Amino acid sequence: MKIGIGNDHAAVDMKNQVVEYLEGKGYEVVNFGTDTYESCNYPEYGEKVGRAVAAGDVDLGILICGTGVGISLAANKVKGVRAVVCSEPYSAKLSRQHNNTNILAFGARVIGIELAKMIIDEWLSAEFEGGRHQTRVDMITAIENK
Ligand SMILES: O=C[C@H](O)[C@H](O)[C@H](O)COP(=O)(O)O
Repeated sequence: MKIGIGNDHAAVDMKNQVVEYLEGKGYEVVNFGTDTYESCNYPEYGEKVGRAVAAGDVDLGILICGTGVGISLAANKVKGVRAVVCSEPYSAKLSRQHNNTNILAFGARVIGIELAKMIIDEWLSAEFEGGRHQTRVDMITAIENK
């Protein structure tokens, strides 16, 4: 599985730790984020990963900024993206099972790396359950297409 990762200046260190963690688990990781601490603008990286996910260039995306909020908002503007910002594993898991999220976001200034790993594990191992949830996801897609 190929995972696109994006981040701003607030999340360089956490991005590097997450990349190492994912590669250690055998995932292919494509880095769309900044690698310097120089102040930059998170919408650029949210859009890059969002477009890569929507185009199928990567299977899933992970986005990290200070809070995970801004970068997920930007990604969610790309048609086909369902990005969730999570600070705990339960919502991450359910966001896959019920909402079929294709991008996970969290904040480097909010959670530590061990909690981030737990959130990532739950998110990546959960599967979309379809059924009534498909109906609701289809309704979200219909809003995009209005
Ligand atoms: O949602 C936005 C992110 O948390 C950004 O990482 C944050 O706003 C950057 O803040 P600053 O420019 O003060 O480092």
